[in-house]
Amino acid sequence: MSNALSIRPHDPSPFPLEELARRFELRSTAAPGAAATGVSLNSRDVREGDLYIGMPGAHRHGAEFAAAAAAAGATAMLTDAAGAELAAAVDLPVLVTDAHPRAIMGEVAAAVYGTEHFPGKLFGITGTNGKTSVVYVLAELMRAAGLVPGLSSTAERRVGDEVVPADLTSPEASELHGLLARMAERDVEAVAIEVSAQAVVRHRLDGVNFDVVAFNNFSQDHLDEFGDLETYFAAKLALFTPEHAKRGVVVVDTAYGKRLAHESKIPVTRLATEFGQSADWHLAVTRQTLDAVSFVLQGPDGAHFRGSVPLFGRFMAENAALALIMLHDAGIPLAQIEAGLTKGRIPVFIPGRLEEMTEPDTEGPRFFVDYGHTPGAFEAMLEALGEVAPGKVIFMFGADGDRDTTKREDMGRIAAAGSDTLIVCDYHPRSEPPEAIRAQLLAGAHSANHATVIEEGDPRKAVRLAISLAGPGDVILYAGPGHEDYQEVAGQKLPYSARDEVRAALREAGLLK
Ligand SMILES: CC(=O)N[C@H]1[C@@H](OP(=O)(O)OP(=O)(O)OC[C@H]2O[C@@H](n3ccc(=O)[nH]c3=O)[C@H](O)[C@@H]2O)O[C@H](CO)[C@@H](O)[C@@H]1O[C@H](C)C(=O)N[C@@H](C)C(=O)N[C@H](CCC(=O)O)C(=O)O
Ligand SMILES: Nc1ncnc2c1ncn2[C@@H]1O[C@H](COP(=O)(O)OP(=O)(O)OP(=O)(O)O)[C@@H](O)[C@H]1O
Repeated sequence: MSNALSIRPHDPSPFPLEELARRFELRSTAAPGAAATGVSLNSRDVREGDLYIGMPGAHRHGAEFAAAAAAAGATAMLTDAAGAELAAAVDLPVLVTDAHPRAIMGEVAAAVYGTEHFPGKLFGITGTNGKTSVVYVLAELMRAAGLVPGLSSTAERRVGDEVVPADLTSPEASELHGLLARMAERDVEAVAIEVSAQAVVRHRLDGVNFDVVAFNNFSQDHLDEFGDLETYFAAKLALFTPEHAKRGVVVVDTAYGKRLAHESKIPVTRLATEFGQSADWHLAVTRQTLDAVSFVLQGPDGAHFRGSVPLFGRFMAENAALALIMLHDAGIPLAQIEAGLTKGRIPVFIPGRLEEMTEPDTEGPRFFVDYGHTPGAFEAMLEALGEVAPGKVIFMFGADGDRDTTKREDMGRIAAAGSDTLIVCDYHPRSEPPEAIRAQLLAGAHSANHATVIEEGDPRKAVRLAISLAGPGDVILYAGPGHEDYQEVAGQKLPYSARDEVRAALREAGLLK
């Protein structure tokens, strides 16, 4: 992995600041002939020749970092009137807008990077659970179809062998257009992008027009951000407008899915996972084990696909079906995808999602690490395990501090209802007392009146406890940390990788070489 914060073009063309000022009605102090070769929103990510966007934030005004941006080589700062005043003493030309800098940043970044008309196909996926999973399946299917893929997910941004870890699920527009520009340089033909509701309402996608966007499911999350489900849903729905995308694909199994398909302002294709439901495509799961899920997908005009994903859960078949339809609707024939696969097997690996830490052929218990952190994800995973786990299900998780607190009791209840043994531990307590978070999870867990419930705050001890309780055929699922490599406690990011910890504990127990 690179240490850079973002992936950028290697050979950018300078974009004249005069042209930028004219197009976006900016008052400019830049010298005639001055130009920008990149755009950055964060002083720590500024590179030589960048236009730095000094934007007012929730905590600071970006213009406070103008001197740092100048020192890093910024050519000018785009800001608002307050920002220009804040940076008056700094030796950095300014371009001042009367709009909120965020509102024009996407178009500005697209102009500077030349990404207004991306040469490849662009795919966006939104929903509460499974966005990252769909992105990785999409990338795998693109590869199978013979296309050069690129991706942006919660875990990472990727262009060929260039990879940077992601900070946000959906990058700020400045980062996104830099990434797309590098993809264009490397002849990327199809891009899968994970779209958060926050990104839609915060203009992070401005200047991008997707060929196909998709919606998979909707359930409670992010209420700390959006206040209520209706506002959260409206943010997802807003992606389905001509300003963002040409067409959409929607899973219509639920009332929210049906509503989204109905209220979409762009044409949509509908997928149902039950025959008998009115939809354009239908998915049927034909076989499930802990190692794979097989499915048949049938669509209009005899279109069909028979395939499998090497992960457990009906929802993974649904993620794959959605990805297949997205590509089909963008004009990539299913036969072209099939030709690049062996017997329809989609060899997808999703970092930290249902990722197995044990060897699949082990005689002992199997251990999976996952990123699920919503009641909806818990329900889907535990329902799947109920169908495929040969022995007991041991589930361990903790909840985020300083984030949506209203989902905690539901998470505890669903976790206990779907498992045989539940271990409640800490995740990212942030500024909250960890024992208070655990108490809310435990209250939910006890209300289910089902699993044996154990409290062990220290995740390292909890991992070892889970292993000590498991025998052959049993499945341990550790939900929450997924691919992450830190634990956030009281304002500090402490090194913690669940994947490394689990592997170490399995070795100590003689269950892994
Ligand atoms: C609530 C929210 O979206 N906040 C975002 C916002 O932060 P902010 O307004 O607090 O910024 P600030 O700290 O006041 O700083 C103001 C400006 O100064 C700049 N700055 C700041 C410090 C510095 O040293 N140098 C510098 O240039 C910042 O880049 C920013 O432009 O602008 C920052 C810069 O882009 C973002 O990093 C930050 O995302 C924070 C980290 C965040 O947690 N966002 C979450 C809510 C989010 O967007 N999540 C979604 C969904 C995740 C999911 O599905 O689970 C996502 O897409 O990630
Ligand atoms: N289609 C689905 N429906 C319900 N749950 C799912 C689905 N796909 C995946 N999950 C569960 O949700 C977890 C998180 O999946 P994934 O990371 O793909 O979601 P996400 O939407 O990207 O989450 P985030 O927005 O937090 O990054 C998975 O590991 C799995 O447990």
